[in-house]
Amino acid sequence: MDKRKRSTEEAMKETKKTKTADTQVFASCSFSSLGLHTTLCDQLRERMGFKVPTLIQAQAIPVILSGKHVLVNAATGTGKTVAYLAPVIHHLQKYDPRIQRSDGTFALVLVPTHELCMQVYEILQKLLHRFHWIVPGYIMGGENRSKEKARLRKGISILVATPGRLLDHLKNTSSFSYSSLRWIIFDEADRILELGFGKDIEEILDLLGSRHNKPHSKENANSSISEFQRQNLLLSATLNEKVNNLAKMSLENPITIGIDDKKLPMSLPLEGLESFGSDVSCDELEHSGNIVSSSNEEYKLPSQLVQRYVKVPCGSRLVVLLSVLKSLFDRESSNKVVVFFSTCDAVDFHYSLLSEFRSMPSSQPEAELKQLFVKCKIFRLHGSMKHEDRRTTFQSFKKEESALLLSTDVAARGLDFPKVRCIIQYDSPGEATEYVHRVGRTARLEERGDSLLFLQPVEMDYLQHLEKHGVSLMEYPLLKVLDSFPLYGQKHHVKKFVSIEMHPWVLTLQKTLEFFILAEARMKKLAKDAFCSWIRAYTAHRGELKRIFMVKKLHLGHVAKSFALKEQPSLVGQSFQMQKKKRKGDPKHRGLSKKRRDTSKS
Ligand SMILES: Nc1ncnc2c1ncn2[C@@H]1O[C@H](COP(=O)(O)OP(=O)(O)OP(=O)(O)O)[C@@H](O)[C@H]1O
Repeated sequence: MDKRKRSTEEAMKETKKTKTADTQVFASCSFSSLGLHTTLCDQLRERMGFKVPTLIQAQAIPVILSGKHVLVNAATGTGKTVAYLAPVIHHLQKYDPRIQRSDGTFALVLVPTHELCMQVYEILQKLLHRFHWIVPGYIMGGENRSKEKARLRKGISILVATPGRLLDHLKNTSSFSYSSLRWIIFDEADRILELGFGKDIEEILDLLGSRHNKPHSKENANSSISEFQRQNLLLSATLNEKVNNLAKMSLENPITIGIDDKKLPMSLPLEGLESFGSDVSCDELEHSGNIVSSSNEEYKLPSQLVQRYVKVPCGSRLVVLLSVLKSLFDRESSNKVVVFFSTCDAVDFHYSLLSEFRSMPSSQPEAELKQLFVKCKIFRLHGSMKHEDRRTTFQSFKKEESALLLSTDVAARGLDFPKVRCIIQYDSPGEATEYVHRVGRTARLEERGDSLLFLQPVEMDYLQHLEKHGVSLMEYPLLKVLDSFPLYGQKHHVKKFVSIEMHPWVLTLQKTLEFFILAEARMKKLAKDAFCSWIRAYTAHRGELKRIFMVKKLHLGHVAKSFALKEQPSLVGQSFQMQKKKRKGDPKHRGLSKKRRDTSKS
């Protein structure tokens, strides 16, 4: 047995010994005991403030150091990023003679979104502080190509990239040198595929000579890198059938970390399987084996996360959202909350509403209602924003102590905003995977966190859909919260049987909001656009979810109310129908609904 293999096994045993409870996040070993170079361990401690590895890091680092292809499936916020970056840096700093920029790219990290690209790059910068000869860099859609070309020409040792832009440079930037490439890492692998990058990934793997189920092209057969030296890694908190295919295509005899034994299909040869406890395991799979056996995978969620749902009639959704926000920010003056919406237009509308509603001068008693809401900074993030604005939002929200972020799913994956206390899914996420990633923006690494899912009475079956994936939610005490707000300085006494729609607080606030929208032409336009795109997004649910989220079951007048629109439903409905007709005739508008909903593609 060689030295590295022995140290891998010793580290694995140590991890196994220290795992006591499902709630445990940190291992009781040190980074150096995992085989990482001392200077790198110093960087982890000094620059990142990491004293000990997380469990997933303790399991993954030795295996990744050993050179095996690895698939990591671990809960959100458990430290997967360092789990793959540290071993790569460890190996690169050891090269003798030292690597140089002219050697080109050694490691490639593929991520689905701009924000994640920036985040991984920033972590790299910190970790490489004392390894100045290892150069980190990023390329991503929307950035200046010529500047990227210039950076690639100079040489980037560890490159973080979104798939589309990477493919572009692989094809068109002749000075991009990747003949030394040793690692290809897919962070949030399933999301990359869900965003429709599957074909790009196949092409990338072909061009890089890293696709296993296809003969290599002549070009790659001449590559100076042998198969043995190439190491591919796939990471995500959720897996699906598409990841199976990518794993088959890109990983050779992979070790899987964090996948439960019970999830492995019975037909799989489990030789060499080593289990690390009830929720984490490390297995060697046959190349042909499936990693996920069914669509009912149980997802791992942070055990300290308190998950709730709130049942709200459609017409009262907006008022309830504002009330929940008020309650959250009243409870803790310093709070960080993310609210997820299904479309860019919905984000824009709610952002403007929340920002302007409180700042408009007005007479009593509306003024009193207006200033009741979030007093902290409000941010918005979606894929139709300018890249510079996206970047500023991302950085600013990270730094704030108390703030509210309104976002599409562009913020659902991988983003690590410190101290987010609550995730509100105002528009339902669709697939359970998206639910898991959205709530994963809170309760990271043992921190506490709450999540709240908005459901209409007709959508309650969604809870069963989540339960199939091992996710169960408690009910939010909405009436109690609504009762707690004094109206015009008076505590109102509500009869127990009163419905949400007839609640005095809800009625008053809804009326105030409708007046506000009516008086502001710009707001009215935003509300109408948001209404139309919301309906389109609602109709875009697929498969089993189409049965739960049925547009036919919706009362369009109530949907309009949820955008504080006073108009008769037929009026708003007509404009929606007209737009629909227009789009049918106009090829440019086809597929708009997908684009508006799918905002995170880079
Ligand atoms: N060993 C450690 N000690 C302390 N903090 C850590 C450690 N490792 C990671 N962290 C911190 O934990 C947080 C989550 O890490 P990271 O973003 O890598 O999680 P993740 O598993 O990739 O999550 P997601 O699945 O949501 O992408 C980050 O703030 C990171 O700085």
